[in-house]
Amino acid sequence: MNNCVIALANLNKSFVNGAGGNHVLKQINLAVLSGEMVAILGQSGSGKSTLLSIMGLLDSADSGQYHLCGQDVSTFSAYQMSQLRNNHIGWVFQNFNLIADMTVAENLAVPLSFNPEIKPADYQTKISYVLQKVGLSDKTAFYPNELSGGQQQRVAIARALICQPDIILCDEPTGNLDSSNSDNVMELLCALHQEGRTVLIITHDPAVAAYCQKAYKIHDGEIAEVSSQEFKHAV
Ligand SMILES: Nc1ncnc2c1ncn2[C@@H]1O[C@H](COP(=O)(O)OP(=O)(O)OP(=O)(O)O)[C@@H](O)[C@H]1O
Repeated sequence: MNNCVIALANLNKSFVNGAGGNHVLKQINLAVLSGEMVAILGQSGSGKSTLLSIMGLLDSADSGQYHLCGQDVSTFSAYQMSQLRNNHIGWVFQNFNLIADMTVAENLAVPLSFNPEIKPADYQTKISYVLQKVGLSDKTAFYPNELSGGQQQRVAIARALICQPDIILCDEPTGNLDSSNSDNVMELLCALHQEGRTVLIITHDPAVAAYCQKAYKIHDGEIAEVSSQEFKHAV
């Protein structure tokens, strides 16, 4: 399938911990098409973050196949993985993960500095562009602790966008926000989806899933699609 950006086939992941083995992901099959906005639901500990980490090339599966943008990642070196990650994926985390002693502009420059093709002379234009997109053009010189939680998450979304990835992976993006800031962040993610980006959101919150076109649920290590009636009515 040409427009399939994330394709997982028979993927397995286990962890060994104090209690023995834990088979967290069992024979996962999933296809995410270019431009889709997809939620992955599941209770705490069901394996959502583990799955997202594998999709975002921060972790690897024990067995099975993963094709990202048509490329079989199992054959890739660590360097090739980081290239693929930098070129295609932007991350948004629950805790924002901004660097506390850097201003907003300095935080946004960090991913740019990992890309040798982007000249430092172009940083300012790119920073201004993404800050305008998230409605925070006046916060360039602020430090994270001078911003509200919702504003910090919008900076984190700006950081995810700055290298122009086609896929945005979000790990509980509204988990630390009140309902008004959650709506604001979800509307921003919807706008990015409308522009054609693929957006994947893991959440335990049906209200977040209701913004998505499609939802899957992880239960007992297995993944299944949830009908739109089910996840939109749960709100
Ligand atoms: N590095 C690790 N070592 C051992 N066990 C782990 C590790 N990472 C995750 N696990 C286990 O895998 C299971 C799934 O964890 P994961 O963080 O993926 O769940 P989750 O659905 O994202 O949970 P939450 O909603 O609470 O964030 C849990 O039982 C967890 O203890």
